Amino acid sequence: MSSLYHSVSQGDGSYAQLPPLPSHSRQSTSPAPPLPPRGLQHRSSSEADLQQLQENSLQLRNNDHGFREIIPLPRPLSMLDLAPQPTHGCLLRVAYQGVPGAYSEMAAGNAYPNCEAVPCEQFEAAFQAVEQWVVDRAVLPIENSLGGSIHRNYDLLLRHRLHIVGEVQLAVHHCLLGIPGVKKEELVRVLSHPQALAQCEHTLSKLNVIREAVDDTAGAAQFIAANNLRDTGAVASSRAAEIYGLEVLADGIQDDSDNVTRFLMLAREPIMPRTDRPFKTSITFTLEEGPGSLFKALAVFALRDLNLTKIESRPLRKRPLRVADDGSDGAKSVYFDYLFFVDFEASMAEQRAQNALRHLQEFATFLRVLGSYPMDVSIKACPTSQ
Ligand SMILES: O=C(O)C(=O)C[C@]1(C(=O)O)C=C[C@@H](O)C=C1
Repeated sequence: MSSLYHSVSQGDGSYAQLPPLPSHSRQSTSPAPPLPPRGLQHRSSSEADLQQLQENSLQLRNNDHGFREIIPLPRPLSMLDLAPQPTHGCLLRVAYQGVPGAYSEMAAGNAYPNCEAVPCEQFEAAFQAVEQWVVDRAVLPIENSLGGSIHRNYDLLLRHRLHIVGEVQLAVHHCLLGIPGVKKEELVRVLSHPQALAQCEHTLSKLNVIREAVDDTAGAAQFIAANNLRDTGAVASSRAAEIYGLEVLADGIQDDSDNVTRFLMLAREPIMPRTDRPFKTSITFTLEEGPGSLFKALAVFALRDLNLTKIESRPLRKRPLRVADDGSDGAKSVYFDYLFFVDFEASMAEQRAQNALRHLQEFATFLRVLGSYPMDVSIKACPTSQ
């Protein structure tokens, strides 16, 4: 909600939203128009209340030129200012990485219909935009069925304090885009996001083109259009073709028609875990080095019949290597230290999930719940050019 909005009591305990105060009442330097004498004009009760409110929160004094000057006083916070979300009017602002036409923008629209999708240059910027209240949520890719994990976002999940509040699965349908009139055989190089290039490996090998990685699929299309690059193509969505005025030279070029990217919905606050619908919980932990330590950690889930949907390991950046004595001969071994990420099918409101984590805590050297959120049991379709 804009801080210029204010609420007025309707006399029945409820409060009405009023438009911003006129700008003159917010300036301390310009002369104030004379206030109409009370009772001379017909005013509704809410207008009267508004007048009263303005008078209460403004101090009037005569300036050097004899004009009445308004000195704004801080407006008291109301319950509406403290409403947790959305923070910008009724539109939820959702950060995604890339430019309009990126798959992440479609995922944001699927996750939060009617949201205002806010493009960000890097994943890190999207995390920070939520943390700094510039936006309300972020929607970021975490894994793809063909290309695998998006490691950068695993690392950022740990570095930042956001919570996973949902997930959305999008069927990614890639097109080869070019300047209108160009044939795909004329292309010398193809630009796209590294994940998208990896998902179209076979098609691009057959085309025998140079592959160049850029920040996002739609950004590649935008770059080609802006520079009229006739020898360069982009792997991107058909929506990106529409936005940047490119032609679809080939449609559905991903190596497998089952090409699904899973996106996470991130927020400053966690959601309340529930048990009335399928939930997933994502955690991260570290373990002591030793025989069977990962086996023991995973057993806490198996013992309680908790299905694991994902396990990922990342180097522990602050302590990537550990040197240990390996016996009496003075031999030293170097161990890599890992951080594990696990997703399991259960809600933190379930006793068996709580027991599993309590059990894991007995030997994990670090444990953090990243979020407990509703499972996306559907796969959203991505628009095609047909
Ligand atoms: O570049 C885009 O359009 C994105 O939204 C990024 C991204 C990714 O990071 O995996 C998203 C979905 C596809 O898997 C390809 C690229």
